[in-house]
Amino acid sequence: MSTMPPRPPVTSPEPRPADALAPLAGAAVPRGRFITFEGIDGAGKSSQIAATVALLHARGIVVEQTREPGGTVLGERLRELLLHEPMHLETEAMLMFAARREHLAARIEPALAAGCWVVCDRFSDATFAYQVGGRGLARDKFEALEAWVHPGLQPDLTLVFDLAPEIAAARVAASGADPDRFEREQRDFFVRVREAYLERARLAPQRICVIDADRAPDVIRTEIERLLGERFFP
Ligand SMILES: Nc1ncnc2c1ncn2[C@@H]1O[C@H](COP(=O)(O)OP(=O)(O)OP(=O)(O)O)[C@@H](O)[C@H]1O
Ligand SMILES: Cc1cn([C@H]2C[C@H](O)[C@@H](COP(=O)(O)O)O2)c(=O)[nH]c1=O
Repeated sequence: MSTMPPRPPVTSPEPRPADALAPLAGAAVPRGRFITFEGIDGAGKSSQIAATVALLHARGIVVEQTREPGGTVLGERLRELLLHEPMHLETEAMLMFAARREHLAARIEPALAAGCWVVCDRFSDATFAYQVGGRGLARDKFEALEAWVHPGLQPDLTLVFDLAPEIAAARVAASGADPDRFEREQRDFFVRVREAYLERARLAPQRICVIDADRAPDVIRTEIERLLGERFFP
């Protein structure tokens, strides 16, 4: 009979209780891997995150699935403000990093230390793309926040879903969901966000893989499976 305590669902914004990670903690366990998904709104990340988590589960890997902004109770409250309240650009950038600080402390770091893999919908590359690229935040301010909030930490692998803004916008519109403050931005904004993601990928080619998101979901899933295999299960 299993002695594992009950676990909260992978998408829970609550930090896991200490005993939920206990079976993996204690003895020296290898640190988990940190995988992030990025791209303009509507590029198709969410659909592929679910498939990726299923692939990892099938290999017996314990996965913490989470998102930014959000991932903790406080982070989800900040998300509501960030997605719906107008604010100054620098306020927006600092709130993104405030939510991230909490997320790292309460959820990401404990999970990685306990050997869980963390699959996160967006991380600091999104701040670079949206706030620096899209809105014009000064790069040195972004770099200062990044160095303060997660010095020396970057994802092990980042998948950037690359898609033309008009196709992404059509997908968002077809989904029928109420658009948030970011999704209501015009094409030019998403052109800049997309370019910033591609620039970030050029700056960190070992970590960031660009995925052509203008393909059928099954084709994209197969490519992700291949990338994960090459990177983590050679
Ligand atoms: N490869 C694809 N081809 C066509 N449609 C897709 C594809 N992937 C996802 N979609 C559809 O596009 C819409 C947006 O997909 P999804 O929510 O996965 O994007 P996202 O990148 O997570 O967007 P957001 O960042 O806004 O949450 C959904 O309705 C989804 O069903
Ligand atoms: C982390 C992060 C996110 N954003 C923006 C990008 C999206 O429009 C929303 C999050 O919505 P999603 O549907 O869950 O992807 O927030 C941002 O501008 N900067 C960031 O750092």
